[in-house]
Order: sequence, then C-alpha cells, then structure tokens
Amino acid sequence: MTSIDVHELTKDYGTKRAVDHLTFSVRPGRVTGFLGPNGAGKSTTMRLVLGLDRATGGSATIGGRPYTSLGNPLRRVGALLDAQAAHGSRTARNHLLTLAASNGIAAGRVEEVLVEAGLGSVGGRRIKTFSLGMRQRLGIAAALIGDPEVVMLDEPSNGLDPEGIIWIRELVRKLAGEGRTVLVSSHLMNETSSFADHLVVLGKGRLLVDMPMRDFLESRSRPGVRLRTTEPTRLRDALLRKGYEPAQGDDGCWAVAGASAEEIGVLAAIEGIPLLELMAEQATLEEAYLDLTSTETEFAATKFPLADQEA
Ligand SMILES: Nc1ncnc2c1ncn2[C@@H]1O[C@H](COP(=O)(O)OP(=O)(O)OP(=O)(O)O)[C@@H](O)[C@H]1O
Repeated sequence: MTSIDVHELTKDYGTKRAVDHLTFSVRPGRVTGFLGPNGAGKSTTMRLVLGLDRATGGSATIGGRPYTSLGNPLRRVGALLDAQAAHGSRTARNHLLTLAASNGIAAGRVEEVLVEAGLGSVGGRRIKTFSLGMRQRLGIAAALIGDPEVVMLDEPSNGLDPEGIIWIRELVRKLAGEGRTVLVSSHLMNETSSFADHLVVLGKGRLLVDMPMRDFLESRSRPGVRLRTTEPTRLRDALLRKGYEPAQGDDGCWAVAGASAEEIGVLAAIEGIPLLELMAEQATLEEAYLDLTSTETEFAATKFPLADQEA
C-alpha cells in the first residue's frame, strides 16, 4: 500500500522558515492526525506533498514518488486543502463532472460522491449559494472522486455542523479501515482524539511528536485515579495511612494523585469499603497537546496586567 514519506523537508519563504528539516511517514490503514499551532507548517507541508509549492530542501513522496510524477494523480491522492477554491458559478455536479472528465474518471462516480458527501439533493445548485459547511462537503466529495489510496484533508470539520462532524469522523475511520492512508489536520482536539490512531505534531516547522495517540496521551498523563465511595471518611483515613493525599472535588469525587486503579481497588477491597466508581486519570488530547505546545506557539494571546496591578 501507499505511504506518504517526508524526508528532511524544508521550506523557506524569504527569511521565514515555514518547514524545518521535517521527517515523518504517514502509513496506510490508520488515521494520522496532523496537529500544531497556527503557523506551525501543516498546510505548507501538505502543499509540498501535493507539489503545489517547491521545497527549499528535502523530499516529499507518495508511494516513493513525487506527486507531480504520478500518473492519474486524482486516482492516487485525494486532497481537501481550500474548500473555497471551487468556481462559484458552477453547479456542484458540473464542478465534479469537470474534475472527473479531466482525470479519466467515469461520470457515474459523480452521483456516488455527491450522495456520500450528503449533497445528493443539491447537486444542481450553484456553488456560490453553498454554506461553508456545504463547500467543505463538496471539497471532500472532490477528494474522494478518484477513489484514491491516499487522502489528505486540511481542517475538514471547518464550518460543519455537529452532524457533519460525526460524518467526517465516520468517513475517515471507514477510509482507514479500507486500508487507505489518511492524514487529517485539525485544531479540534476532541474531534482528533475521536478519529486518529496516530499523531504527527509540528511546532514552528519542526517535528515535535510522531507516535500512536495512546502513547502520546500516556506520556503526558500524570498517574492518578478518581473515585466515589459510600464511606469517604474511612477510605480517606486508609489512603492517608498508605501515604496518599486524597483530595475531594466539588462533584463529590475524590482524586488520588500518584495512585493506580489496581492499588486503590485492592486497598478498598481489603478494608471492605465499597467503591461506586474508580477511574484511572488520563490527560485528554487537549491537555496533552497544550502541555506539549506551550513553548511552540508562534501566535499566543499575551496576558494583560490587571488594573490594580498597573497602579
Ligand atoms: N505563501 C506564503 N508566503 C509567505 N509565508 C508563508 C506562505 N505560506 C505560509 N507562510 C508562512 O509559513 C508558516 C507556516 O504556515 P502554514 O499555513 O503552513 O501553517 P499551519 O500550521 O497550516 O497554520 P494554521 O493552523 O494557522 O493553518 C507561517 O508562518 C506562514 O505565515
């Protein structure tokens, strides 16, 4: 199957280095989430992979070959980069028919992808009448028209309603399940954690993370558990005797830092204390990501001093 391979990829815009000696691979059969703060270089990397921009150094290949040397590229690689790019005075159907005709794709495929993208009933409407979310769906239909092995989507959830966001999640999971190579950039952490198996994270053009999602979350989580019990006083005393420092939250749950669920479960059983809930704490993708990128953000809001501190 087909991988995307980026090797020592570098791109300068004048004196600005947008992508800096980047090396990673996107493998088939899984969804790779592509994350990074604004300006980190995600879109530039995708453009370089698609041959839309010339690299200053290094290489980007698809199945071992540069995109520009692929025959029938739309049948190999489907990409959504800028959903606004479609011509507004065309109908959605005509837009897709033109793409199909110029890439040797059967016209019948147009209706299939219109339906798959949820645009079956609006194929005859002009694109300029489409909402942002409908344009996103059309961009995704265009990406899928050639039934490609490799799918690259830049911020596909942009402008989509909750139903559309669920659709994207199920779509990218399905594409990966079929063995395709799927790279999806997003700023929505909950979203990314719901569909990505693997993460590539950039900061200021450099590679920060290239690892399975689960490993990334574990590497950024501090061990601890949350629990509820019918006998908080007895459990608290038992935990204090073992050297833990349980803390009660507003919701009636107790947090025990530094403990595993196994340790606390066994301790409660030995003491004969009923547990109503026991959960290992794990960082969310958002927490883990913000922790990682706190020093890698080019554009962050500065905190203004409070009025009384200024005086
Ligand atoms: N055509 C261009 N000319 C000059 N600078 C550019 C150009 N395209 C991108 N850049 C710069 O390169 C850097 C990387 O931009 P890029 O759009 O790839 O980041 P990104 O990670 O996709 O950001 P975002 O999440 O905001 O979309 C930024 O500093 C950007 O200003």
